[in-house]
Amino acid sequence: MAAILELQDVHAAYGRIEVLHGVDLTVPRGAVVALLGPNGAGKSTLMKVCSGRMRATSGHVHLGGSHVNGAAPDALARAGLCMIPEGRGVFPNLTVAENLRLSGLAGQATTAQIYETAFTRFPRLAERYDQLAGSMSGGEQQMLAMARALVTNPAVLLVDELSMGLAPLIVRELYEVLAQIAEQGVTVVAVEQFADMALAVADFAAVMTHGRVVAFDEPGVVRRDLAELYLGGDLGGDLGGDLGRAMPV
Ligand SMILES: Nc1ncnc2c1ncn2[C@@H]1O[C@H](COP(=O)(O)OP(=O)(O)OP(=O)(O)O)[C@@H](O)[C@H]1O
Repeated sequence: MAAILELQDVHAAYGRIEVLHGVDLTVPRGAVVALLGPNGAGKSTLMKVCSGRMRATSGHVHLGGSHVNGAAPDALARAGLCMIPEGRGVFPNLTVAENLRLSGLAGQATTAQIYETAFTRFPRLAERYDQLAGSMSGGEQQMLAMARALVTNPAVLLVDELSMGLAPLIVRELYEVLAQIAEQGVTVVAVEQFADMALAVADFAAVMTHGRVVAFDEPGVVRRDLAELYLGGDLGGDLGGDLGRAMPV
């Protein structure tokens, strides 16, 4: 499978403190990749670098074979990469309809096309067309964030902590939608604390610790490796409660 997103020796820092220490990651076109790892491993930072919200201090980011280091988020969105940030990225004081109209590439689609894309996938949003986004439930807001991403017709969708603050049942529902989106050919990279939710829909799992990707394999293999490492105590402290609990130890 050809790579659609490729990172080579990517370093990134907040001020003088480097938090990505040479990330290598190859995301095959059409795959769903779960990006796992303990708190502070650098997963969100990596998502920010991939989506142009943060600049790598060195290394290479390629999207569809083009070098995209330093490209702005809107340029990357036009090139087919869209990110749903941690904490959803909806405008709470705007209605559902307004949020959709303001989505990344809205200028390229008619309002009718935008609504059709969003409401076909998420009928619940159609019922709440005029409701302020901030007054919806957490799950509905996450649906709106996903819908906003979808109307940009992305080739690559980056999702940071889909499960943030949501009940497991709703998270499962959202991952099912993500799996359907992936079935239509969208490449997905999902950062997730609840490893088992993401692994259930993933083709591959990447594990980050201490600012590097330390494992990349099929979910079953990564699950076993993580469990062994966890039992062995090597990564135990690092894995954190959620990932540790999610692993079959
Ligand atoms: N805005 C920031 N300024 C300074 N340091 C930051 C900032 N954001 C993150 N960091 C630090 O960078 C490191 C990596 O953080 P990051 O959020 O990328 O990790 P993560 O793997 O996504 O963690 P989590 O699972 O807890 O969200 C951490 O040590 C964190 O404290």
